[in-house]
Amino acid sequence: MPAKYRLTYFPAKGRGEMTRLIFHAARVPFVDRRLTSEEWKDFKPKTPMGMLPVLETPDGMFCESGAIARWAARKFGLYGKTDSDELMVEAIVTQGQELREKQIIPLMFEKDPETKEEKKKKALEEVEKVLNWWEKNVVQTPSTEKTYSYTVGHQLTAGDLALLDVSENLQRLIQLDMSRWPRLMAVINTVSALPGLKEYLAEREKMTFVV
Ligand SMILES: N[C@@H](CCC(=O)N[C@@H](CS)C(=O)NCC(=O)O)C(=O)O
Repeated sequence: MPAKYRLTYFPAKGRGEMTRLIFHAARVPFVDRRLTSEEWKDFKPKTPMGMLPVLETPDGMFCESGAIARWAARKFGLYGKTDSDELMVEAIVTQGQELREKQIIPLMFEKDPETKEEKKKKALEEVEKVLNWWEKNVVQTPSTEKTYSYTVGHQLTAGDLALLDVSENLQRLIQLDMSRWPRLMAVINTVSALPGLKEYLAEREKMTFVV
């Protein structure tokens, strides 16, 4: 049966990876379409806002990376079990998106070495604030094995995937040493080994990627 969903983005993680991780973690089939700049020229006028990512569903084509990721996570049951789980997951997803928009993406595209260094410093301050909060206040639910498995509740949520996505970018971009946040590292390790994600992450190693 052909997949019901098609996600179109560039051969990059950027604003598309969170949704990719959600589909893989939920084990929902989708077409992961990655356009070259030539292909993008043709496709751009067909998109709602002339930007990627877009998600095509049986109901049409939809834009805005945050909306797409949140919709998919809710639809596939990755927002926890209770109201407080849902609010905590939403907080993590929002903070992850803000780090991406305000720190990671501007830093990625900064060409001037001096400005880049300044942006790195600022990014590090913002990142530390968020990761310290996640480490202390979000990850407080050791599983029965007494390891920190998930950020919220005792099951996989979009919060864990936001952590995985953002931490990978930060390690690459500002060489952030994630071992400073051992509980978050434990979550990353648990999540990276889950069926669906494990295979995707191994496959992704072979792909050419920008952050
Ligand atoms: N707010 C939008 C921003 C989308 C956006 O800026 N997309 C960039 C790639 S990350 C893009 O499509 N650039 C190509 C272009 O504008 O032609 C979202 O989060 O989806």
